Amino acid sequence: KKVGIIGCPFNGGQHRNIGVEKGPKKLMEFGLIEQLEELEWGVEFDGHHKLNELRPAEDPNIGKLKKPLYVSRVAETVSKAVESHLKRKQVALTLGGDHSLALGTVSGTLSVYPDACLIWVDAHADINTPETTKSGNLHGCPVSFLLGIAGKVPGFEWVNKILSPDRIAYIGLRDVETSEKKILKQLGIKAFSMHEVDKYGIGKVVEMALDAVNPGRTRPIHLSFDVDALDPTVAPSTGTPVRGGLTFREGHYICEAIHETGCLVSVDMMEVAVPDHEIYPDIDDSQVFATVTVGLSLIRCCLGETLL
Ligand SMILES: N[C@@H](CCCCC(O)O)C(=O)O
Ligand SMILES: [Mn+2]
Ligand SMILES: [Mn+2]
Ligand SMILES: [Mn+2]
Repeated sequence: KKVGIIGCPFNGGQHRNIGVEKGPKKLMEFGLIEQLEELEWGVEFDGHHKLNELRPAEDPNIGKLKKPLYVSRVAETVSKAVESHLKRKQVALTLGGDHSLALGTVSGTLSVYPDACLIWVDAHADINTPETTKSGNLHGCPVSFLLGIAGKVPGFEWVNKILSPDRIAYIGLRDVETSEKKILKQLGIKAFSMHEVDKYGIGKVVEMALDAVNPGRTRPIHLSFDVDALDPTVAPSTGTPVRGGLTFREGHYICEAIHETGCLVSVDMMEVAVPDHEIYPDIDDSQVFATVTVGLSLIRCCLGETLL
């Protein structure tokens, strides 16, 4: 069994100078390859893609969307990288970088596994359209592009692997904009917020999410994990933290349970930030350490690490 690691040092989908582009290197520095080899994976490290070389000289906003050309070029490149690993029967593991990258990773997965389903673990729905976004940050929009409801946006013509609404389920939502709530309702998308996690427990929530998108457990699974799904006390070093999140164990249970299905083909570990202390004095080394190590631990659980 082989896993292809795709390093994506990218921050163009958001506007904070919080060092989310330094996430991939940090995850690698903390021993990811050795840890996966320990779990008997063959590891092909794709390297840290030189995504900043894709930055166009001019990149005017399109409506409110910021850096649209940069984000679309990077996502298309990432889509091809994911595709190349999946085509060679590897599990694709993408390290972010901001969550706009998931437009690329999920497109790549769908091009190789058109019947794949998507589990989106996040405090946010990331389903704003170019019309509904307030921030203009494309890390808040990837799902609308994947669903084909973003409309025609110059530069995004390459996005043509459409995800159907009954193939995505959310876990961990607690900071969803009114416009996004409308879209979720209109499309009947299965969304398990922290309210459902409290009410049913994470075990039942994961089972219901999988029942919704993968009833026979026959479809390949793409897991897109935004570390801000975890409570900020668990993963403090991230760009858009929101209180009242998943515990350390709830986050791990999701990954363990998804591994157990045997269907996992593609994993994203996104929004791990490594800020500059001068710019963000309130995020210290221990908080970066906590966030990087929880990201690594979640990845290991996706790839078969068990407690017993
Ligand atoms: N919904 C907000 C926050 C998005 C957070 C993105 C993260 O989940 O990848 C926005 O659209 O700016
Ligand atoms: Mn490659
Ligand atoms: Mn996200
Ligand atoms: Mn988020």
